[in-house]
Amino acid sequence: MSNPRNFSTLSNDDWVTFISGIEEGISTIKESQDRSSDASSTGHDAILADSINSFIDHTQLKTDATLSQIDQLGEEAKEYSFKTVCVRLDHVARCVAALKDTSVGVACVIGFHEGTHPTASKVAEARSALQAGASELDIVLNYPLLLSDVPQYSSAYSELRELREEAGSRAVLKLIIETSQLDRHQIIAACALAHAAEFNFVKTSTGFKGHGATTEDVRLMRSVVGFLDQREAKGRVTTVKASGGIRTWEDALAMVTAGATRIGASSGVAIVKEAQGKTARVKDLTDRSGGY
Ligand SMILES: O=C[C@H](O)COP(=O)(O)O
Repeated sequence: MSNPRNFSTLSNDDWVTFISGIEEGISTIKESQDRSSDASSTGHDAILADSINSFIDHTQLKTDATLSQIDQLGEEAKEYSFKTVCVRLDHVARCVAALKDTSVGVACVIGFHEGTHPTASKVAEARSALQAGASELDIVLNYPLLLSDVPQYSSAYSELRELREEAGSRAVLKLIIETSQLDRHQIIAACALAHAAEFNFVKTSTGFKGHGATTEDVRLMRSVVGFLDQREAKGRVTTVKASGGIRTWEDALAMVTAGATRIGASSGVAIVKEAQGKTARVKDLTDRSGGY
């Protein structure tokens, strides 16, 4: 993939300036761009309840997941038409075979869950996942590089760029930034790095460390990548995946309302069942009110 701006040549100081510019830029984003007021109406909820399955990456990432749990994950993904199943590398080929000829994709986590694996090992893992048929890679940022007094932006970026080069245009890339470990400035920096490396999504959490997704973090991430897409003016759409601790329909609705276009959850079936009940209740009320 081509990268018109050569981020590889930026020094840490250049990155500091670049990230500060983004922080200033997003502070000017108007309240009117906050989508929450539109999404709170019953009509919107009903539409979303009908389609929430298509937002969900149906996830099983336990290290001791059994083959029968993985098979069940695939069966449920087919039954509910989830967007993808999200699994570890060991299970990618099995899921790809099980989901052949369906619309359900297979996402594989990379560098899970600490993100500190050497770049070469992450790249090798990504290559194996792609060879096994994964269509999406959920890659954990080496976020400790952002935590030191002198954040190592250049190193973090060059790893992400290498992973994008490895994937080319064959896979959707999501960067898991582990928001619970980052402050506001570091979240902005992580989103800037993901955008510069041409990732498709920024994703909140692994679900294995600290708190999971919060609506506040999703809104912030959405505003950063939205700002960068708009400033770049090339029609790119970078989006947000909320994950970690999303257990109910209300949780999922709150995340989508905050700006997430994908939900990573091990509770996908419960969320969809609850959403179906919600739709039915809304439809009942519509019937009783004379069809309006
Ligand atoms: O990436 C997704 C998370 O690992 C799922 O976390 P969860 O089990 O809290 O839904």
